[in-house]
Amino acid sequence: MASLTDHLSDLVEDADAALLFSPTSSFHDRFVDDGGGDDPDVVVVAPDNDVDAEVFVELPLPFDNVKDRIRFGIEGAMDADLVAEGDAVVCIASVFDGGSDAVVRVTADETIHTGIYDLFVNSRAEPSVIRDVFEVAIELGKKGQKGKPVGALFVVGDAGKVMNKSRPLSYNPFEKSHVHVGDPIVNVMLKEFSRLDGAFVVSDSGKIVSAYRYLEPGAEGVDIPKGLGARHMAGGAITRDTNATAIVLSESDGLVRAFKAGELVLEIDPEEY
Ligand SMILES: Nc1ncnc2c1ncn2[C@@H]1O[C@H](COP(=O)(O)OP(=O)(O)OP(=O)(O)O)[C@@H](O)[C@H]1O
Ligand SMILES: [Mn+2]
Repeated sequence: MASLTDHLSDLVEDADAALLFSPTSSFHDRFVDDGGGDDPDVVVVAPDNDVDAEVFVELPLPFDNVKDRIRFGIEGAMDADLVAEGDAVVCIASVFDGGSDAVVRVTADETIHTGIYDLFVNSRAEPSVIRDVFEVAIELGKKGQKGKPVGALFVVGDAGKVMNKSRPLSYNPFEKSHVHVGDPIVNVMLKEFSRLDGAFVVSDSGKIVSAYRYLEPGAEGVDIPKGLGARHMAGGAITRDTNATAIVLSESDGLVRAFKAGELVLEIDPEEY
């Protein structure tokens, strides 16, 4: 009878690339030391390049959802021409806390592609700003506002143009302040103000430009999924008229969605983060 190793060797056979997600140094070194001619290319995907990997894709969020983590890594590797369309990619990741404990074989093709990498890396706003706004939206989605579900709309990047395509619903509490997303006090303020109508406008560098903005983009040709209402339509449409990214928390279904260039590019469930 064949051993488990024989059965499972299919999983790694003829792989074009191996993606190591946040490997320990010793785990990574084993791969590099063995690197013979026929071995797959090794790409490290992690928050920081602690292991001094030659080929590295930066992970801006931990992505507890392993599918999102893998998608991000593969899309990043494709963007850097480390992985090509149709390649067999073996991903080695940690699913539970601790070391690398899972092997996932994926073909790098259309079905894997969600735009998650593009969203973080190629948005006009800095990736850390996108990440910080996502974190506020995810936390709001998890906890709600005093236990009740709450919705929110953040328009991130290209703030000057966004301001030109919107108008105030009320006085702007951020008028003369110079505060940035990611600052803990600001996150408390954002959560507090999310009870109120309209959108938050955030600059490329993360400065909160305004709250209570009513967005007035042209909505022709914006194709958002059926069932989503005015908040999502406005969020989607503003990203077609400007180079902003919209991050929207839905009060009705609790999901966080991102829009770029008028299209839905990412949908995540805060409960999975
Ligand atoms: N053009 C707009 N600009 C800014 N905010 C808007 C705009 N349209 C709607 N909103 C905000 O979205 C809120 C919810 O509107 P609506 O229920 O139609 O949106 P939705 O897409 O169904 O979102 P949800 O899933 O959170 O209900 C409104 O109370 C308002 O605060
Ligand atoms: Mn609604």
